[in-house]
Amino acid sequence: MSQEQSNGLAEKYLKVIHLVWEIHPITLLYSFLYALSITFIPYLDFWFLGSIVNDLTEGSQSNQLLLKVILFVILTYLLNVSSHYLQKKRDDAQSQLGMLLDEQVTKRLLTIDYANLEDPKMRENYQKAAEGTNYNGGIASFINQTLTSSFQLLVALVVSGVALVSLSTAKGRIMTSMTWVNSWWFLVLILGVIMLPVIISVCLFKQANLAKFEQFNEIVEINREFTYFHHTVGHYQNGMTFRLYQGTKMFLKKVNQSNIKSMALFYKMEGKDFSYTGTVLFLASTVTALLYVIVGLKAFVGAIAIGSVILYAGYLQQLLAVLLDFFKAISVGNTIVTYIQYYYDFLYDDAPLKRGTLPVEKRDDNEYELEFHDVSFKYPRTSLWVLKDFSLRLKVGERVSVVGRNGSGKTTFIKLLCRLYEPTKGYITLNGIDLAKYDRSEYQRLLAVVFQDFKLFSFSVAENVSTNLSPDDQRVEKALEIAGIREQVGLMPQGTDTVLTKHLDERGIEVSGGEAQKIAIARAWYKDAPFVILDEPTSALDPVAEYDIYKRFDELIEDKTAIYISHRMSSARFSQRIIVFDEGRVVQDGNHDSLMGLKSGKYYELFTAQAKYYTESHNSDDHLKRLFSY
Ligand SMILES: Nc1ncnc2c1ncn2[C@@H]1O[C@H](COP(=O)(O)OP(=O)(O)OP(=O)(O)O)[C@@H](O)[C@H]1O
Repeated sequence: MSQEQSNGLAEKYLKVIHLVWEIHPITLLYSFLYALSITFIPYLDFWFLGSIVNDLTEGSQSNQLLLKVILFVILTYLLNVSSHYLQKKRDDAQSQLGMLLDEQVTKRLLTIDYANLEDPKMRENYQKAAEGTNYNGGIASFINQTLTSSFQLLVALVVSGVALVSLSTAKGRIMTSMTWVNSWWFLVLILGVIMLPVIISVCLFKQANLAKFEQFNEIVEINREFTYFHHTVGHYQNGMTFRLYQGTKMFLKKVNQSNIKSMALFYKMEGKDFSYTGTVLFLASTVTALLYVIVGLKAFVGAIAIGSVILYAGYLQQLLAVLLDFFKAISVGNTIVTYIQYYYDFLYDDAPLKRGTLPVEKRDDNEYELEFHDVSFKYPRTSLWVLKDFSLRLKVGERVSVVGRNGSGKTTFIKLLCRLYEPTKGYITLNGIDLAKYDRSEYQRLLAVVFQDFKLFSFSVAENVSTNLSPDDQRVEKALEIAGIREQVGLMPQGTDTVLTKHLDERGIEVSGGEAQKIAIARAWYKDAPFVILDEPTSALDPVAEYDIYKRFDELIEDKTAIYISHRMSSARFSQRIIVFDEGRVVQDGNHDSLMGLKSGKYYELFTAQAKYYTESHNSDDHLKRLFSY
């Protein structure tokens, strides 16, 4: 392993320890105490055996022997009970740590800068952490194996180290051929004998580790497939597509292929682990026998009693066992920390966006004015300018429709307005002050937005509308009324308490695409924000229904500033102001009559192209034809 790699690994370990310390530090204490208790149990056994043999060979009194036996029984009992208790405490702490980590990750996902959330690199890191740690047992494995064996090693080093020094310094009768037994060479020999299998096992596990690192991406890919298959088949809405398109056979085949791949990888990894472990175990038993012989030499020259051979050799055997366990755990730990550190980066690497600190002035008159100043924008890690150098002012109480072809930058314009992204060039102001200076979450309270891909949750209708656990019932009813769905909700089994979808409640109901859009619009009205933005949430509605909702919404939001985005040109015509986007630029700004009066230009082209379709269609009713007349 190169210096750089081991530095990188040390950094990963520190990150993971820091993560545990930040989230649930008591886990570290219980792990240490548990390691302490289990490490002492074999030491106690060796001490007892050794000293009993010594007592017997020295002909000690029987009551002295009895006392020792009683002491041994009591100490063994206490150590076993406390190690059981501490293991339970450590396991509980480790489960709590897992839960708290999940909570932190969820909180982070909900509060992280949106630009980072949409960033593919960030998503990949998060997925790697989630999928990779599942495979390795995650933080639980780190605590159970790596951390516990590290603490065990600490204890063993101290106890066996003291024993080793005391053994090496014990001097016996000098025998001309064996003077080295009384010299420091004895210590060197013992250390050499212990270190030999340790060094070989480190090399073997290092190889195993390298193989695991190489398989890292394969593991993540297999996990991703497994999770995807699991979610896809478990999602009842997918059931329709599989049945109607006879996709079951294809799906089962894909699951089977993935399983075969995963089993092959599993066997490959297990096979390697088995051969490494076999070699290490063989070396360990040979070295243990050797240790008894070498320590026995001290008894042979009369430096220690016969029973002490068991005691000292046992202590050294224990050191060897703990060392081997430690290096094995470290080899597993190296893989685990590689995954877990992604969580650390995900949780603690802060977003580059400025969150701002300036409070937003609360105004009853809603006198808020937003202005774009020479704004250009490209998405992070892309080179395409999605918005190009435009300036515009949204005046208080204005009704603005934004129109333009697909991909012309309308939604991106709204995302900048919502401060989900920052302009790449130029800036936006609220009442003359740069938006970046305002506290972002306070600023976002000024906006109620419904995007094309709005989401409803598996909560009640009232909770979906209010995004609150204690909704204002009257306001919910009014919001549903404005969105044109109060009647349908009234017919649902529990009215506004009816849960949407069956994900969390088997009595939950499915709503149609159009009904879902209306509930999302009700949510925007409920928020009572001075800026309301509907970014084409009405694609599932027919043009007349969309027009009616926009019109009613428009009348009821009173003095608020509203921005409507729609591909239905009929819905734009009632706005005082129409902004036309084309290839990331604002190309026209006016009202319906003035823009149509030009008899040319982007707005005229878009409107007449659609009007032609509706006014010439035999299926269009009179109302629809009127909407598209010009
Ligand atoms: N998160 C993103 N990362 C990179 N590029 C993006 C991202 N979101 C949108 N784009 C690109 O930005 C351009 C403008 O997209 P935008 O969604 O703003 O257009 P739009 O006018 O709202 O389109 P539509 O009418 O289809 O909704 C498109 O080329 C799109 O591919």
